[in-house]
Amino acid sequence: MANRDDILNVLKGFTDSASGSDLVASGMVRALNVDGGEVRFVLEIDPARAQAMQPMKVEIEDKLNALDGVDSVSIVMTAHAASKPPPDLKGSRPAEPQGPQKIPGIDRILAVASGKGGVGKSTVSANLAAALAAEGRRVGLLDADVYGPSQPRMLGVSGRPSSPDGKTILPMRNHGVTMMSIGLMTREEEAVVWRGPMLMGALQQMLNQVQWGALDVLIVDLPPGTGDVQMTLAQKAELTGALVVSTPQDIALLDARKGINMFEKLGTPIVGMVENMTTHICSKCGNEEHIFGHGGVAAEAEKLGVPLLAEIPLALDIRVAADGGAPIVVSKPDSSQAQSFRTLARRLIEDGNA
Ligand SMILES: Nc1ncnc2c1ncn2[C@@H]1O[C@H](COP(=O)(O)OP(=O)(O)OP(=O)(O)O)[C@@H](O)[C@H]1O
Repeated sequence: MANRDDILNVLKGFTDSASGSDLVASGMVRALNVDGGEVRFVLEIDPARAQAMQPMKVEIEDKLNALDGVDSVSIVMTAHAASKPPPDLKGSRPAEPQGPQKIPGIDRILAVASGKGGVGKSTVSANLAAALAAEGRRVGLLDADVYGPSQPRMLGVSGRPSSPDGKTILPMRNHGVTMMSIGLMTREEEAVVWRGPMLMGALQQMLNQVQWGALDVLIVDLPPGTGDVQMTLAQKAELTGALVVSTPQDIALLDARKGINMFEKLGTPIVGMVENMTTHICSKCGNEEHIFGHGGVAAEAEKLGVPLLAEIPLALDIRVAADGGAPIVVSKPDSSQAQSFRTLARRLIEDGNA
């Protein structure tokens, strides 16, 4: 009885005049099916050669029919799959959607930005997400800080996210927050050099391929400054607005101004500013000191016509909680520091931004 290999051996005996190789090596034989005595397959050919191939087709049929146990042979000649239709230069087809898109299931997207690094943007994002969850909001947190993803550590999440269907990614969840971080896609000690297109691909994947489910708000923890990630996010996703985190220091303020200008150019509304490390509260004696000065962010916010939504103190507890994987809003919910994040969350909800 002839088997699949016998059929392929016969086909290998025929040469494709266009490529010079045999029919099997040239990839023209597709969907070969040997079912009892019935042999079926597709020959992919350039439609212009259909006529010229006819004698070869007859010869193949004869040879296969002559094999032991073959009762019938059916060869279907189809157009070559690689021959794409000519490009449509008239543009009559509807254009690919351009500009920022809404992400299905996600009601609002709030970007948390800062002009410079280390001002506490990730700390604010993590605590704000947990505070919104405590207010009963369905919250997602996308850690897009490609240069230093810190949300897995701050929210106490580890392991690699799974992808049961190979197409979508299941996010992680802790403290009532659905979370995905670029840091979970790479190894912790691995320094990743993200180049423009790769970075945009990763960001789009995190926005569109992660199964976020239904969310009231998705918080996006951005890298510091004004770069590719900020641009891509504002261009691809319809943002509710941006929250700008700054310390009271002049230099941080100057950088925050740059960030605000960029969002304005991109058409993203600034929902407000947050002053972080506004005063230092001594963990021993409770004494309050304005280490980085005071009032700078409030004055700047007024000048820019955006609200100052919160003043978060510099407190050891906030740092320890963040490093321990449970933001202070979760680990010490009654502390005054936790309350300042809860107030920020309530304000954003009241304003319709979260
Ligand atoms: N209010 C605060 N009180 C005490 N420590 C804080 C406070 N805010 C942030 N920190 C600490 O400061 C450090 C930097 O904060 P964080 O990582 O949130 O900044 P960032 O702006 O996200 O930095 P980068 O953008 O460079 O990742 C962290 O160790 C964090 O725990």
